[in-house]
Amino acid sequence: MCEALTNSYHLLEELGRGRFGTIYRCFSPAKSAFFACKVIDKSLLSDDPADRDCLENEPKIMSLLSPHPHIVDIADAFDSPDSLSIVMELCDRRTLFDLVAHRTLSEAEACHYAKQLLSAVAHCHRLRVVHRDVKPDNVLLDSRNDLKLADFGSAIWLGEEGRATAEGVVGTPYYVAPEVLLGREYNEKVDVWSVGVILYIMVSGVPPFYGDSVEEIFEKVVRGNLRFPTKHFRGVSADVKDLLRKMICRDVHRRFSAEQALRHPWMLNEGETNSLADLT
Ligand SMILES: Nc1ncnc2c1ncn2[C@@H]1O[C@H](COP(=O)(O)OP(=O)(O)OP(=O)(O)O)[C@@H](O)[C@H]1O
Repeated sequence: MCEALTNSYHLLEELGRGRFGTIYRCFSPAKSAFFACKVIDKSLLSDDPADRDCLENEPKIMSLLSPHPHIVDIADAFDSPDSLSIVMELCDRRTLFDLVAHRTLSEAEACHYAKQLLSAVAHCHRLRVVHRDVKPDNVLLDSRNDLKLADFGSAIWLGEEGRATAEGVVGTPYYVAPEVLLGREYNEKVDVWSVGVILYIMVSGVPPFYGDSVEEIFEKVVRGNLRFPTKHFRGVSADVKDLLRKMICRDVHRRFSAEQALRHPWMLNEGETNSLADLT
């Protein structure tokens, strides 16, 4: 463990674990406050330079984005030859996954969360950051049940010099956009696709592209044939389906930006739709 970190923070119990990192609750005597600290063990990283770039980028990208009400704030970072430690705002251990795993949400509730998530994603995109792994497990909840987008370990900064696209397959099967799987260059709209998939799950309880194996899921994503099965969408409004079609849209040019999604009538009406619920 890095000495500079333990000089400033008392590390307490483990909160969670990811592929490369362990997250601890910690206390700063100087600030008299609790934080979360992600300690990334560099020996677990592959030799792939892309992995190492992402590791170095994570604290830089978090600093660039802070503060935002729906993005986990970074407080400190410590780099040593063996580990990288990121001290950040302490959230609940619960994630959006815990919220959607056992029940569907009402449209008003789904809209409340989708709006927070889209405002975080729109902020990233304004600063030319693409998160690339937006999924319920990477969205934390705080004690007031507000969402905080976390885990910028796969994020990329497109830079100032007008770079418009990124490449490289990153993401998680249910949530990843087709252009990523097809190995094409892609842009920030991959995050809008992922938020669309999350919204679909919130209102229906099931993912839009489902399969028994990763290959089957990928095939369905690439085909991008979006359906709203009656079994899961009975009583779900036509307005939210309209928004979903514009977010989970294979054609990147026609796919909404995060800002456009925030201005959709269903969002502006807080999920209380004016049109009749679709009873088919
Ligand atoms: N700021 C935080 N406050 C409270 N708990 C947190 C915080 N950050 C992470 N956690 C807990 O730790 C878990 C793992 O965190 P995170 O996904 O950031 O780790 P990771 O190493 O980046 O994982 P991945 O393998 O997805 O890259 C989360 O699901 C959550 O339960």
